[in-house]
Amino acid sequence: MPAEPVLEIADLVVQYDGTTALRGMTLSVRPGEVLALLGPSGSGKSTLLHTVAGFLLPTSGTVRLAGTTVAGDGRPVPPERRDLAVVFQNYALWPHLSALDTVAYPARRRGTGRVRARAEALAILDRLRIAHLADRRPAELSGGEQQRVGLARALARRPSVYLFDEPTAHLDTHVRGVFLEELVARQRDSGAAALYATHDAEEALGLADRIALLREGRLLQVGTPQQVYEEPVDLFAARLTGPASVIDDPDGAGTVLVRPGWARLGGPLQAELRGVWFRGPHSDYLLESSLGNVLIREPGPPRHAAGTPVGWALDRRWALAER
Ligand SMILES: Nc1ncnc2c1ncn2[C@@H]1O[C@H](COP(=O)(O)OP(=O)(O)OP(=O)(O)O)[C@@H](O)[C@H]1O
Repeated sequence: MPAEPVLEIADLVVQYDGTTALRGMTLSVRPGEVLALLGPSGSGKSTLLHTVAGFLLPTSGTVRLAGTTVAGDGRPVPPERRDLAVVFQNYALWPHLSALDTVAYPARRRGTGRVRARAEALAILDRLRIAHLADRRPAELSGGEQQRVGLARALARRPSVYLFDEPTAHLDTHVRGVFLEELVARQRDSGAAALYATHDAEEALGLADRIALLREGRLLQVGTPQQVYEEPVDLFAARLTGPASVIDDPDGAGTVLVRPGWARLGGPLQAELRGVWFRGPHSDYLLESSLGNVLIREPGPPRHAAGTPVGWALDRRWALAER
């Protein structure tokens, strides 16, 4: 039987002066689960995380952590007493502490001795490739380095729930990969859950156990990465989760969605190649056909030049719901 949710958000409405940012959101996250919040700018991701963290109070609805109501019913539990680790865009570090002492602090608070806490902190800094910066204070670190110290501190906390708000926004590709691996490894070890806000579809698809798609303060769809990618509830959901072409079905089944890997070059359908882009591991081809424009992705460097006629075939399609 699946474990009880560690975080439960029910009918959450949050308003700022004159703006309703969340319009009744219900979600739950189980121990060990990573739930990505994927939505465009202004859809309410940060508001949701700030409300769970306790920096904002709900207008109505409740937030429960490990079975205890922390907001929305009775006196709210203050942020510092919620069993959470928060990694937000403005990762406030203590100006007077070195990177090592910052990351050792959570273990010290748990009662770990100084030498052991520092050794554990150094190991985390090392995994995030910043052990050489251990003695520096925030003022002596670049923005990306400060962000990594903030991540390291969160990883050192061992809470029940992590809240991440675009934590990799300022990280280069390599460090981003290291961080994501580290996060997943920690999750598995500790059974912590994570709410992970991003507007990077690829990151969400690769990282999350489930993805919640947000639009204008509402949940549009919740499902596994494969469900939201392959069976989006509408065109907006389809575009949030990756490249999507909308064409007339060749068999007359109406308007269908085609992902770049669902069609291939070479086949009975006729088109003209409008654009070709080399993307490293694969190339993208934009075809103009009588059914509509379709984007095809194939491994390797470009095989054709733009402006030439090509044949193509459709392997798979998804009928879009009428709304
Ligand atoms: N302090 C505030 N006062 C008034 N309105 C706000 C405030 N903060 C956010 N909003 C509004 O609430 C809505 C949700 O904003 P929120 O920051 O939660 O979105 P988001 O999905 O995190 O966006 P982004 O990806 O740009 O960070 C938006 O309409 C925004 O304009």
